[in-house]
Amino acid sequence: MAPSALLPTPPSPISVPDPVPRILVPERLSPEGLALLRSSGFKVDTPPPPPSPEALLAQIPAYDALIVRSETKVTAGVLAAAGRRLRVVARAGVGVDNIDVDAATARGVVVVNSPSGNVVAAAEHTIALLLACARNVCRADAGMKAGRWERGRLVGVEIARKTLGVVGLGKVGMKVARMAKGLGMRVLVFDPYASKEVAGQAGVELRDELGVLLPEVDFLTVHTPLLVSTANLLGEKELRSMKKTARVLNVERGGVYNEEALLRALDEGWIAGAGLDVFTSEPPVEGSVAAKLAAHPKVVSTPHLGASTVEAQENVSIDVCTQVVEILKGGLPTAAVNAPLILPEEYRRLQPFVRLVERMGSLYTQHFAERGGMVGGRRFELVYHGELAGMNNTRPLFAALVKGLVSSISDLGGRDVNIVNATLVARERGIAIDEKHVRDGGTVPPVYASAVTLRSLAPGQEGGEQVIEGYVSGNAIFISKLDRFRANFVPEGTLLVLHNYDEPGKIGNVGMVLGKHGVNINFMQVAALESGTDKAAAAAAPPVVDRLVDSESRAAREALMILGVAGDITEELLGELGKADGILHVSLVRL
Ligand SMILES: NC(=O)C1=CN([C@@H]2O[C@H](COP(=O)(O)OP(=O)(O)OC[C@H]3O[C@@H](n4cnc5c(N)ncnc54)[C@H](O)[C@@H]3O)[C@@H](O)[C@H]2O)C=CC1
Ligand SMILES: O=C(O)C(=O)COP(=O)(O)O
Repeated sequence: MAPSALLPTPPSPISVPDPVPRILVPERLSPEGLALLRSSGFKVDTPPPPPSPEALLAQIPAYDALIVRSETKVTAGVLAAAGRRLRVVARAGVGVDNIDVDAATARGVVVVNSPSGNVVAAAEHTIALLLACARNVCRADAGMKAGRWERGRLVGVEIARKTLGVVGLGKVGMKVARMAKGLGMRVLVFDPYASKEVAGQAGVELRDELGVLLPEVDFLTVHTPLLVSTANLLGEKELRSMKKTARVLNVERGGVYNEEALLRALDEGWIAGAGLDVFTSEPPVEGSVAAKLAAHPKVVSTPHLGASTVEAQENVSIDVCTQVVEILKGGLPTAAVNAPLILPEEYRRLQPFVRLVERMGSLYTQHFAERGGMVGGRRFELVYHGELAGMNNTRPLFAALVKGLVSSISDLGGRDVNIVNATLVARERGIAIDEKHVRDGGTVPPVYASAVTLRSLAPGQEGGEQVIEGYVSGNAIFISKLDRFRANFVPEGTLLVLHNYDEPGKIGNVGMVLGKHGVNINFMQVAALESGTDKAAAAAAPPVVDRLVDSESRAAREALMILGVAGDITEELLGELGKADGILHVSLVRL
């Protein structure tokens, strides 16, 4: 099993993996990023834009990474067609509304973007449209080119001392607000999530309701993401409430202004003009409302140029390509849209524990599952002891446990489990995991600097607690307790775990059966009942045995025999071992 549960992992061994990761870039991307990808040894394919949905569906299974801008629609269908190979979808820009992020999350595909690479470009373009609208720049230019000198018809308005309404005081909205202040405008803001302090420092006035802001403004600009909650944010009612002299701007996404309402607002004079960079269909479909808006005499329109500057394209290209390289090499993204942020230092420190916890989960499923410990619908406690307890971001360990618990038994529909989809996978299977941080070492012997306990509390099962403990020493991982038995073995390879009475002759018998079946023993360990586990506790232990405990004295001398084996472990062999005298249970564990 692949050790890393932290990030999307390479394809399963059943597919024949291409040794060199391949990256598909179906849109124009600045060469700086492409050079970075190639110099890292990756194959990069750049089919000529515009991207075609059919071609994308056909091509995507052959790629480890997909880098897009706003023209490629990364739908659930594309992600399903990708199969297990695709590990990252990168958006060379901010808005991820063209990517089905939920579908990517369910498949464990990490989505990254460039949150600030084009902020200046988008803000400057907004100001460009603001001034172009105010001073009829585009109509004047078109007139000049047609040989007309139309000074009288093209008298504009000033923006200084006018009021600008900003909807969405995020990165772009804030930049626009500051630029507008610099141009002498008063700025009113509507953003239910904005902080009053930040707004105050920027010298802008927050309004609690959009409806209160709209009648006050001479210009309006929107800078929210396109979400279900922001689609059609400005419809007929809102546009009618504005001044007839007001002009509206959209360098965000088509659909935030209801396009039908906006067209009527311009045709019927509810407002004076618009500057539009984005449309619900791009390029606008012939005859559509979007096309009518783009061609409208009161509209200054541009073909989604907000991020199209040399500088912004260089920024976003380097930003996302750096992350793609990092992810394909097993590192961390700096701007994942659908995965928790983990600092490289935390990531490095957690690595051995990720391996340990994944193996503990897998050991749990294979050792306990057939003994009434079905994984689905179970509640687990993952307890971190010692130094590990001090780490705040244990998300990778949670993901590692989910992966370990389900990977050996579940059909994950061609998905892998990683930090992107672990919560979802756990929820789908009814697995509940409580993470606990015990700084004083708790019940684990304090000889380990850091240790982990996995405990399962079977619902409604008296004394039905199943326990695995493990620790890390250097970079090596060990299991220190399995069930009620103290152990010390490396959870690796093929293991036979035999629950038996600790009596003379057991080892010899087991050795003989294995020898008869041509199975080699790589290592062997006898794990005794943990000291303090008395007869009463042994008797109260879960009904794990498949035959009756024949005497109290025998019960007090139970042990686990853990064998690392090599060879073909057949059902026949397991059956023979199970029938051997004094053997209570046998489990086969492949880690
Ligand atoms: N035309 C272009 O080429 C470009 C367009 N964009 C668009 O601009 C959008 C914003 O980008 P950033 O400022 O970087 O995002 P951001 O995430 O920094 O800011 C978004 C802001 O919107 C606010 N918000 C969310 N829902 C709201 C609501 N219902 N009403 C009012 N405010 C709300 C949030 O609180 C946040 O402050 C992107 O999502 C993208 O669609 C960005 C760059 C270039
Ligand atoms: O970054 C964004 O959200 C943008 O809208 C930029 O789009 P683009 O990369 O120029 O197609």
